Formats: sequence, structure tokens, C-alpha cells
Amino acid sequence: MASAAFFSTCLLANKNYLLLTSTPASAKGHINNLRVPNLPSIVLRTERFVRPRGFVAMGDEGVSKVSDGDSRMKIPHVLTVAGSDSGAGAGIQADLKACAARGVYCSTVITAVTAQNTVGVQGVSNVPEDFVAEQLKSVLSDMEVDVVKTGMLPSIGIVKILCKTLREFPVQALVVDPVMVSTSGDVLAGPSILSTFREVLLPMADIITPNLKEASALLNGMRLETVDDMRSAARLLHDMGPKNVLVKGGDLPDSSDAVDILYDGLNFYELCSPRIRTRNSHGTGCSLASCIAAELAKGYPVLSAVKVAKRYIETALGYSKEFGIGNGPQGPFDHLLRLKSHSQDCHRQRPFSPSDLFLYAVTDSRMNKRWGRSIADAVQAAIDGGATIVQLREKDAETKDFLESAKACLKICRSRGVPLLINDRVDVAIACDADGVHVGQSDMPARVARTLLGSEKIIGVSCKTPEQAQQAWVDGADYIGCGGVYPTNTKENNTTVGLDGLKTVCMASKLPVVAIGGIAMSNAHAVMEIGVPNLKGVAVVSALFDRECIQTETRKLHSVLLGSNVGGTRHVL
Ligand SMILES: Nc1ncnc2c1ncn2[C@@H]1O[C@H](COP(=O)(O)OP(=O)(O)O)[C@@H](O)[C@H]1O
Ligand SMILES: Cc1ncc(COP(=O)(O)O)c(N)n1
Ligand SMILES: [Mg+2]
Repeated sequence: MASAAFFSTCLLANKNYLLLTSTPASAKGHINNLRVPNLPSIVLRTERFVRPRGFVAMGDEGVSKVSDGDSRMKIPHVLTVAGSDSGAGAGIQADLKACAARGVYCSTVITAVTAQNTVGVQGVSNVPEDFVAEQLKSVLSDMEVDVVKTGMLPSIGIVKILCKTLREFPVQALVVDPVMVSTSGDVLAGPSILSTFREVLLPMADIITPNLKEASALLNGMRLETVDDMRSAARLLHDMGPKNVLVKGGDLPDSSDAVDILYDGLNFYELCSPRIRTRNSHGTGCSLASCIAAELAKGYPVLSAVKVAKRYIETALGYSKEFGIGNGPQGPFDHLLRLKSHSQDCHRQRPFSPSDLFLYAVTDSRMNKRWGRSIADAVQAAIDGGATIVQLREKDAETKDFLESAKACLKICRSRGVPLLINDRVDVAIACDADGVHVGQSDMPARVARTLLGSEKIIGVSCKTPEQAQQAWVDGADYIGCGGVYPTNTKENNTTVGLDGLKTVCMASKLPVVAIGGIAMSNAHAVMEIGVPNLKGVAVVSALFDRECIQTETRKLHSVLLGSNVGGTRHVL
């Protein structure tokens, strides 16, 4: 049976949460009764100590209880102690978005509220000091915070309260962004704060991230105009006690690169990235520090956290170059990296509609080879003939070639407002930002695909039985592909369900259904006449792509379908 000494040794050796979550139930009972009288002092003396999940009391009785929640999933957690920016480009709002983008939970202690936009800061109202203390206590006494990140700390009192609370509730790392002046030049923390920063806060920090103005202010107005100056500043700031110093060079004059200097007391690292030409750099400092905190919370060392954070800012600025919010000189950027693809599309992706399934064209690489055409040419012809959705089903293509073809097809589909789905290959769909995927019963489960693709992409599932159809709904699919309705050469060993099987599947589900398998001009009408409202169309391979003129065949099939009773109503385009 494990002893007190064993557990206290483990607690010190395992500066993470694994010890308890992997402890067998029998041993947990033992821990409940365990007394480790010297543990609290160990906790307080060990600077990098991570409070193990489940240890809810660290009073004089030592380890008093293991909470019931120790099997819950541990989520990396950053607490930001900063000011609110009403324009949401910097401050608390930037921190929340940066942490969300990096997949980390972020709680917030608000120190000040600013009236701020892309023009500048119009007003500042500090939160009363005792209320900052109350917020800190609320979060730190209840939630397992891994890393604290500070931004705007507008008064000496707030800095002191923060430092005192952090001694009471130690965390894994402290990231200090010594915010003093906004990018617009407005003062967020006056010079009177400098000595408290130097004497109290900086010595507790694992990393500080001053920009050029802030580094200069902390060093009594030292001139910082070159990368060499930044190195000297980093060394001098390191002497004030922080474990690492990152001097940010976003505002370095005449520099075509954005250069930051990291100094860990031993080595200098020059982190260089191309300077993005954009007005949308408001909030870069806050977001960089939050991203560093997020990576530290995940357990990465400082150097890799800083590298990831810098790459993140560079990518986000690149994505947001054209982002136009507000009329002032300093715009916000898009933390979630979602705008580039939208702004570059000629047609915005629209939500999925069941009527998209009306004439569903599924490509086949062997047929294209046989007829000597590229996938993109085949897709273009099908759309010209009236296909309403396209699926790329390239079973034998090399991934690299498939991705290139998918990108070419996506361009065509987007320009015509036709959704493009990828068969089976969720990775390819993500890589080319396709509109969705179609998965079979032995492919990646739809619910996993949904997690990977997010809520907006289209997911279709092949189903032959009512049970599979019900599962597709539960898994979050958007439509069902049901078949083979008729025998087909396109798919080996495929059992057919016939029109009866199709009807059974349709009736078992609320989802829209597209019929597939051996469907051609001759039988499409019969399929659509089975009279179930959620049968929305037919999916076709050979009848379009194994023919001399894809466009003509698609057009013919289109007119057959127009004459059918689709989804209980005559189809009107
Ligand atoms: N135009 C830009 N292109 C690429 N990176 C930039 C640009 N402007 C700032 N950065 C980077 O953003 C981060 C924040 O830097 P900086 O703007 O100097 O800080 P602050 O926002 O605190 O003034 C740094 O990593 C810096 O190199
Ligand atoms: C509330 C608040 N906190 C911090 C900043 C600094 O912004 P930047 O990251 O652009 O230096 C800001 N403008 N407002
Ligand atoms: Mg900046």
C-alpha cells in the first residue's frame, strides 16, 4: 500500500495532474485518509508547483480530500487579468479570442473598462481594487488555473493585490504583458506604476513581454532603435528578476521584418517573421501574450510557446489584412483565422439545403482516365449540365494529386454556387476547405467527422438500414445516401436495397435522402416516384461520367428529374 512519503514524493516529482487521475480506486481511498502535514509548506515553497487536480484543501491538515471530479478531463486554463476593450481588438476580449483559437479555456478578471475603438481610447474607468481582489479569489479558489496572464494593471494597488493573491494561490506560470500605452498612444497605466512593476511583479514572472516603448519606460527611457538595443534591453530587464524576457519589435522603425528578442538568462533568440502590411494590428501584444500563456498551460516550454505564439500572430495578421472594421487607423484582426477564405471567394459559401441533393454528381477517377479528362473538366461539365452538388470520389488518387484536383474543383464549384463534398477523406476536405464530406459505414464515423469539420460543413452518410439512418441523425449528419438501389459496377460487393429498402430508410429518418446505385436516365423517374417527402434527389456516377459528353447526359437527367415528383412536390428551379 502506498505511503504518505510515496505520495508526497510523487506530488513533487509529477508536477502535473496525472498522478491522481491514473491512481487506482483502491489507492484513492487511501489518499482520502492520508495526512501529509508538511505538504502546505512544500506547496508554497515550490515555485513551479502545480496544484494537483482534486486536492481541494491545502490547509494545516495537509491533503484532506480528493474530490469526486478527479476523473474529469483536464482542460488547460489561462486566467487573464486585464482591461476590457469595448472595440474588442485588444484587452480581455483579445485574450478570450486568442485562447479560444488555441483551444484553451480562459477565465477573466477585469481590472478596468475602457471606451475604445479603432480611433483610440476615449475613456478609462478602473474597477475598484477590492472588487479586483474579489474576482481573483472567485476564480483562483475554485478553478484549476494553470497560467495567469496579465495585461492592463492600471493602479499600484491592483498590482499589489494581484501579487498577494498569486502567493496565496500559486500557479504553474505567470506571463506579464506590462501594458502601459495603447497602440494609439493613449496611456493605460501611468509612469507611477513603473517602480511597482520592477519591484513586485517582474520578479514573479516566468516571462515578460514588453514592446519597445514599455521596455524603454521600464529602463528609465533607454533608447531602443535597433535589434542590438533590444538585446541590451532584454538583458537589463532580465536582471530585474523575470525568468524570461521577450522584447517585441512590432514598432521597430525601418524594419521589413517583425523581430522579437527572447532572452532566458543564458541565450538570446532572435524571432523573425515578415512584417505584414496591414492597419489591423491593434491587439497583437495582448494576443501574443495570451497565446504564450495558452501554450504554457498546455505544458510546452517557453521557447516553443513563444515561437508558436509569434507564428499565430503572423498568420492571423495575414488572414486579416483586408479585414475592415471601424474607420480609425488601428483595426482589430481576426483571431479565428476564418475570414481569408470568405473574402477570397467569389461566392460566399451558403448553408446546405436539402434541395441541393436534386442532381448529385459523383466523380470516378477510373472513368475520367478512360475518357482522358481531368477531374476538374468532368466537374465543370457536370455543373454546366445542371448538377446541383458534386462529390469527389477518388479512390486510387495519391493524396497530393487529390488535394490539387480538389482545390481546382472547389474553385469551379464556388464560382457556380454548387457545394463540393469529398468522399471519405476528411483530411482532404479540411485541407482544401471543401463544403463537406460523404462517409460510408466503414469510414470515419460521422460524429468524429463532425467534430473535426465543425458545425457548418455538410456531412452525408451512406445507409442501408433504418438503424443506420437513425444513427446518422444522432451523429449529426446532414443527409443520407441510400443504396445501392439497383446493381452497379461502380462499387464492388455492394448489396442492393431496391426501391423498398430505399423507402424504408427514408421513412426511418428525418434527414433528407439521396438515392444512389445504378441510377440512370431509364430508372430515375421510377426512383423519384416512390412518394416519400424526404427523398430529395438521385446520385449518379456512370450515367454521367462514363459517357462521351457529361454535360449532355447531365442535362438529360436533369429534365427527367424535373418531370418527377421530388420530395412530394414538383421541383421548381
Ligand atoms: N505588422 C506586423 N507583421 C507581423 N508581425 C507583427 C506586426 N506587428 C506586430 N507584430 C508582432 O506582433 C507581436 C506584438 O508586437 P508589438 O506590436 O510590438 O506589441 P504591442 O502590441 O504590445 O505594441 C510581436 O510578436 C510582433 O513581432
Ligand atoms: C484594455 C486594453 N488593454 C491593452 C491594450 C493594448 O493593446 P495592444 O495589444 O495593441 O498593445 C489596449 N489597447 N486596451
Ligand atoms: Mg501592437
